[in-house]
Amino acid sequence: MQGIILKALSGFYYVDRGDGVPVACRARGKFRHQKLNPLVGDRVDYTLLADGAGVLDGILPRKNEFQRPAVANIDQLVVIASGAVPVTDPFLIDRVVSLAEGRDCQCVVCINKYDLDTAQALYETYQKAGFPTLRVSAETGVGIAELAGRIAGKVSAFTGNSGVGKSSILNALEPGFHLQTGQVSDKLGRGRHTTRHVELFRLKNGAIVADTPGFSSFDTDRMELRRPEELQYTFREFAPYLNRCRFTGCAHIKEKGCAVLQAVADGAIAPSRHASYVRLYEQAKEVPEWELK
Ligand SMILES: Nc1nc2c(ncn2[C@@H]2O[C@H](COP(=O)(O)OP(=O)(O)OP(=O)(O)O)[C@@H](O)[C@H]2O)c(=O)[nH]1
Ligand SMILES: [Zn+2]
Repeated sequence: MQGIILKALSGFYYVDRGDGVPVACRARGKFRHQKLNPLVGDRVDYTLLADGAGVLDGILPRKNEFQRPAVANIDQLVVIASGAVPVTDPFLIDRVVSLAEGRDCQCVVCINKYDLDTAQALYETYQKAGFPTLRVSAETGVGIAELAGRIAGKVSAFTGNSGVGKSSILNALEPGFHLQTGQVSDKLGRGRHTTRHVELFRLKNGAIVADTPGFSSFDTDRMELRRPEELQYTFREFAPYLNRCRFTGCAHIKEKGCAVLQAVADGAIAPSRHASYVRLYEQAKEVPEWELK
């Protein structure tokens, strides 16, 4: 039989059968021997035993996989951001979006807490860069129907810095969902880490969504990095300029005659997006070749 792993916890994999009652499966020994690590989102073959327990037999080929959050086969990454406390650093958005680009995974930028702050600058940056960009409020319900339309029939992972309202949005999408949410704690404006593991949920409109633990800049520092020379292709709005630089192999950092830098000067590329590119480039340069994806 086949199903999707919804949750992995304490050595059990909870496999969805489409009926709302997941089967708790253990992995066969060969998984350990072959160093196969089943991920939430994996499509798996499993056998149902007489006592109702299940055993994972194999993992079907993955369309994509991510380390943080640890999920596979994601159609869409929904990056939740906020212009209100805790305010999202655009670098965090660019960091996860850059990982997803070119991996058969759409990115949607969803700015929450619209009731508190319209986040106009953030909205324009991602709109202009070419991402589907939404503004919502889990509190008032504004924009939630539009988001529901965006995720219908797809597997989406909700990600974003801690306290932006990922769990609140899921609760707003599906009243009665009752995911635990946390008060944004202390003056630092960090959210409390209420979501501790990755789990996929099947919503009534057929959407499958993953709530994932909120991350901090500490976590993003430990995320995988793309190769420096590949990074330019993971910033989608750079594309029209990449072949127009004076020098072949231009890194678009501070080279003379760089078409990307010219586009930043002309206002066609947002300075914050280019700054994120430079920061990632410098980071990737520091990492040994074998650690890069
Ligand atoms: N005013 C307002 N408050 C919101 C909104 N969305 C969430 N909040 C509040 O923000 C706080 C954090 O919300 P959560 O849903 O727990 O945030 P999270 O992103 O899931 O947090 P982690 O699990 O730590 O990653 C809670 O106090 C929510 O009530 C919103 O649209 N407007
Ligand atoms: Zn250049």
